Amino acid sequence: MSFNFELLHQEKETAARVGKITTVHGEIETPIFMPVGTQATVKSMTPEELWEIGSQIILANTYHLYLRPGSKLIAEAGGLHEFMHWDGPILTDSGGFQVFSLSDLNEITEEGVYFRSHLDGSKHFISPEISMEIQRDLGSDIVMAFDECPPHPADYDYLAKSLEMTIRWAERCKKEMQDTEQALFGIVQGGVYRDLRKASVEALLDIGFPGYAIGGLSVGEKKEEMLEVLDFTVPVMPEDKPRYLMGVGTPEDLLEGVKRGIDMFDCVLPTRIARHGAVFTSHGRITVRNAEYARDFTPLDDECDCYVCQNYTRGYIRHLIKRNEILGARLTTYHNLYFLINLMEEMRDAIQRDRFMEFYRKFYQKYKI
Ligand SMILES: CNc1nc2c(CCNC[C@]34C[C@H]5C[C@H](C[C@H](C5)C3)C4)c3nc(N)[nH]c(=O)c3cc2[nH]1
Ligand SMILES: [Zn+2]
Repeated sequence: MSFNFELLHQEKETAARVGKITTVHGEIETPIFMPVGTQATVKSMTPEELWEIGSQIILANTYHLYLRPGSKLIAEAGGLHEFMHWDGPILTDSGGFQVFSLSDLNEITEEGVYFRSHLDGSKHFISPEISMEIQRDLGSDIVMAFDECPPHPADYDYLAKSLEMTIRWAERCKKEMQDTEQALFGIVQGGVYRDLRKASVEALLDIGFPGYAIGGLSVGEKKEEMLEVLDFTVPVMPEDKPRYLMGVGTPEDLLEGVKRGIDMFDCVLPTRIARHGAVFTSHGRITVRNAEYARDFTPLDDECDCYVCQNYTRGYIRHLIKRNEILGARLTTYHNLYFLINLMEEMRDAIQRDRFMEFYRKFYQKYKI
């Protein structure tokens, strides 16, 4: 197995740590934020620009690519790396979350999930085996097990039954991926219940995976609930394997997650809010499309050294966004991704120097959300 995780430094005061993941397509320093590309592209960014801003790994998606253009077509193109001209590591989600969140679901059975395509209403079926076949076609370096991400809120009994099925599905996934170089991550479920989360971790450890994701969060629960689940779930997860918190998050979520020992994050927010003219800055999030920025000829963020902040002003970017100019979304996306990737770099540096809490306090003093 050419996949490896090396724990490089455990921070003294907190659970924050720095590590290195090795994959077939290159190395990843953790903690890491992974830009998201739903349809085989991180919207409006070229791979060269993604490298430029420091992206080390990107996320793609089984559900969307399975529906269009189809994973067999991508396999014919030589896999996702060839198809989208990205030669760094790629992580693909298993499609379960999207089926539950995008399509008007027909039914979940032990075998798998029947659903209607959100594109044209056609009927489909996806199972652990089919999800693994699609992810093998795509050729991603890290593959997520096919799981059920239960709705929030959900009652205890439903969550208990769901996580047991997700464990049986994880075993079926592992069987399918035995003879591949692709690293299969198990996904911890269990809602907001300490005992269910612990049971889920232990059952996944019995099967054995090179990395573990925490699923079932960032689905509408309160922020405090998410953080409490991390407080009691991360400590029962292995130290020597990467921990991936799925679907998270905002700058403040990244700080809270890293502080609790999370290594990997993904979120559509930075690219999605960028297209609507909202950007992250060192002093908090601003909506640059608002009238107040029309005559503001300063950079998006006066503390940011990215290409956009060196060359363009808020007034110009507001104009582009208001006129729905393509360059507008490109510039806000470029900056938002740079902001989060740079934030992770600064956290890695603070962890190495055992100064994470100093960094954490300074960040919150300035970042008025
Ligand atoms: C937002 N909150 C949240 N997300 C979650 C995801 C998807 C992670 N992002 C991958 C994804 C999802 C969409 C949008 C983009 C591209 C592609 C399709 C893959 C990121 C999740 N994925 C799985 N398999 N299981 C979860 O429990 C889960 C929980 C989440 N909670
Ligand atoms: Zn910038």
